Amino acid sequence: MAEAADSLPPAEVLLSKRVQELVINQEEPPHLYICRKSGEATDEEQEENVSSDPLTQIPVIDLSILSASSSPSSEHDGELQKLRLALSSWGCFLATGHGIPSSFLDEIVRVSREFFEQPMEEKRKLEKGVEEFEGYGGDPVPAKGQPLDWSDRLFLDVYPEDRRKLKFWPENPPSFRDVLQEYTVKMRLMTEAISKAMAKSLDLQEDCFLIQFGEKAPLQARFNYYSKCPRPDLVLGLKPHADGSGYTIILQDVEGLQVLKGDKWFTVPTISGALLVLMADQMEIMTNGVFKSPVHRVLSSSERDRISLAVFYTPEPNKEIGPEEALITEKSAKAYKTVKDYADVHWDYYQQGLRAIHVAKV
Ligand SMILES: O=C(O)CCC(=O)C(=O)O
Ligand SMILES: [Fe+2]
Repeated sequence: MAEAADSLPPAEVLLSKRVQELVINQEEPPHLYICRKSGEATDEEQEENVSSDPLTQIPVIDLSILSASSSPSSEHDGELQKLRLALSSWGCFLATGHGIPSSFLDEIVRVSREFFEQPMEEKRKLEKGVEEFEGYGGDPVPAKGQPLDWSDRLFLDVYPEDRRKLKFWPENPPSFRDVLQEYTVKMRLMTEAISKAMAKSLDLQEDCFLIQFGEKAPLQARFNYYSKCPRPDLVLGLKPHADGSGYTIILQDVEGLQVLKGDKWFTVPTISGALLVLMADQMEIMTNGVFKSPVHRVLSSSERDRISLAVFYTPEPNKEIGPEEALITEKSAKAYKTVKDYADVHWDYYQQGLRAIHVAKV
């Protein structure tokens, strides 16, 4: 105990300075942020793990084809098949045709940027406690030996409305709250369409995932700001992890996010108007492992800063979820148990730099 206390400053000290402040003060990344060996990044690039071959690109799915009853059935079935393949091999896809105008996506990036560009005193008004999730700051301090992420965050519960803590909702820029409210409504519609399309792609009852998630399945919005970093070779914006939600919808302004497939990292491209839909552990459980929850990470960059908004869609608290019965067959035995509040268990492992999915395996 004494040893841990000696080697790691208390959480209050660790989290007292935001990454943005380190950058403004032109400080080198303190050792607690360092998680890569010098040369590792260059080695990966030399191995061409970051592929630019068009055949190895993250699939793009047009959701409008899946939701329109007027699409010719061959086109509709083809897109469903593409969706199933995308989620069983990559665990993610870039969604177009989701009905959210690009101009609105640009608007939410703009207000997010304006929020993070405010002076530190303004943001500190929304500061979270060191062991809390909601509000402005960094994640609660990870387990000893785990690196800190080169990013600052604003984390907000956005749905259902009775979970909102408005004291953490920015009043500046003045349109922030309205824009977030509108985005939440759009995310609700999008999760409904995606959950139905995923069920159809597996020949399941259209509503089966929506029923597992529950009517009041929470949506949480995490605004991430990745400051420019003087040592991108040593420091990651966000360490490798898989999400503990059901699935996550990500908006980014510039590249930086990478998804692991096999043993290679693939950069998620920025396609105007597209949103990344990323499976998380609870969809892997509900599909009995047919859909994969991919490990992903964010690189830091010395050239530019980056904004992303991740919306986590998670089954209702206290609700049991498990593999869809129809996916348990003679050929594919039940591989996952029924779980409840999985995101909490996931968090304990995440803090130690570990995956949690094994706890749900049969
Ligand atoms: O910044 C990103 O693109 C990804 C963020 C992410 O993976 C997360 O917040 O869990
Ligand atoms: Fe993530």
